[in-house]
Amino acid sequence: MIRPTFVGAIDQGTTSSRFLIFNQRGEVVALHQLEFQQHYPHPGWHEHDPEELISSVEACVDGAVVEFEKQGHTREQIVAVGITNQRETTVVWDKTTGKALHNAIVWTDTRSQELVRKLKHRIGSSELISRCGLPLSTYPSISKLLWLIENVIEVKEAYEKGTLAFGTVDSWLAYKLNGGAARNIHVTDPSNASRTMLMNLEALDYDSELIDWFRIDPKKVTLPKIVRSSDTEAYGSLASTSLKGTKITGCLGDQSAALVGQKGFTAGLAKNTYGTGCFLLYNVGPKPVISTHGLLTTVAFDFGEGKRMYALEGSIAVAGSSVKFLVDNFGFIESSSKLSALAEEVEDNGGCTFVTAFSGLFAPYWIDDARGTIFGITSYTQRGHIARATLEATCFQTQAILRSMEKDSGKPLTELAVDGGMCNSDLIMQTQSDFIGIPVNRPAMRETTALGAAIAAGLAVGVWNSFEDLDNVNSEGRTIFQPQISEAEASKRFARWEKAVQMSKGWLNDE
Ligand SMILES: Nc1ncnc2c1ncn2[C@@H]1O[C@H](COP(=O)(O)OP(=O)(O)O)[C@@H](O)[C@H]1O
Ligand SMILES: O=P(O)(O)OC[C@H](O)CO
Repeated sequence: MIRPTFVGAIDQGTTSSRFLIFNQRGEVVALHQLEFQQHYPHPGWHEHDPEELISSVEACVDGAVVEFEKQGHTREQIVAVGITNQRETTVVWDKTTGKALHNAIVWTDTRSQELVRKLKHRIGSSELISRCGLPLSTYPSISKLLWLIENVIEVKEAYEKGTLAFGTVDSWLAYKLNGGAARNIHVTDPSNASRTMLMNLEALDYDSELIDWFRIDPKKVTLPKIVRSSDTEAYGSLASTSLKGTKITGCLGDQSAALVGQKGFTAGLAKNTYGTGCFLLYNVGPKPVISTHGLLTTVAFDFGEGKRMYALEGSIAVAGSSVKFLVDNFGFIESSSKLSALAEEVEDNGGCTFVTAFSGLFAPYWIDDARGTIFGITSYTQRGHIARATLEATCFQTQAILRSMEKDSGKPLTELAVDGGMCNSDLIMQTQSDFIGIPVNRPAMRETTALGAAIAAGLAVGVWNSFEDLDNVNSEGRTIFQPQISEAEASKRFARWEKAVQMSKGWLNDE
């Protein structure tokens, strides 16, 4: 009897790690998920313990394999593993010892604000985007790496000695899960490398002019080798866990993975993922398109010749994290899933607009000096109004991003595919459809990010041989939310939001 094959996916997100096992139909047969600790040592700082990222992933692999074997399968049926990860988050380690030299600086972290402000004055700063697709801000990995080299003695020493290794979370995971310094697998894929500001978008390799511009000495810091998102050799294999010996054959940044999981393989398709942050990726085809309206250009995926695509991206720094903020900091609700119920206690936002600029505002505004601000509070304001204003903030930013995307691409989107934690709320998805005036299409199987990593890994080893083989994957049971308010009403509400954004500017100007 031929036993079916399965693919594993490590999904290392901002708030939790997961391991999922998919069958060839793209169905989840086993899943294990663990939250890990968030460290906020100062206002605007956000760190993860790199060792905890690894141990949580290892525990998830073991947990899911136990569940898988309880169903009568054997671990040998898992033929490959893919990695997907929170992007930009920066890890530095000593390549001789394999030990991390500092906590990982998370993508949301704004400590490099002053450094970025100075860099913006350096000649050529406005031209960087045409090479790497990203504008200068605290968001890309480079600002975090420069801050670490300038401010952390151990990192500076390793840099001077030439033993410093840099990686985004995918590189760190591949390195450690392969056994660290012993095997020294130090790689990344173009979707992750395109978030550093050091990769040339066309060449899909490090750009010596960018490296020079940032005044990094490439002899003193080892950058991960950039390899395809799907590869049978480069990512090595798991050196520990119950899947010891299983090859890692796929790697994608989480937003690229979600695009792949939604099967956004061709130009013109888009998805929006409502996780900790919210990220809209629009496939623009095999050539990069540089935005002139506040969006980023990123590598969508690189599955080899003819299967390499770019995306325009609208990044929102705060989405699900604003919901978590109401839970953890204010105790408004006991869990995120209760947000909709609280918001439904009232009819509307009661005149409140919440600009959730906890890390400044990302796309399409790029306002570093804004911070979270609630406008319109009166004695009438209830917790339900704040709940509504909170969920609306993500929907308004998506609306702003779509307007920019239309201007950059010249084509209005006709439907938006969605996924991520916040999309579990019908109210949020209905609000989103109302604001953008097009249908919002939600899959029944919402683990699209992990599915994307599994697809990247499975394509490498022949679980699927082409995109066409994936036609029936994740296509059934989708829910469509249709707009229920007029365009005029949507525009009126959006104008209010834009006014609030303008008023939130400059809060940190005097610091
Ligand atoms: N029903 C819900 N309503 C609103 N927000 C939700 C709901 N369920 C989860 N979330 C939010 O989604 C986020 C988690 O989504 P997820 O896609 O797992 O994120 P990540 O990959 O960034 O860790 C959390 O910030 C949580 O607040
Ligand atoms: O953790 P998420 O899903 O919000 O994604 C994080 C992004 O990759 C940051 O760019």
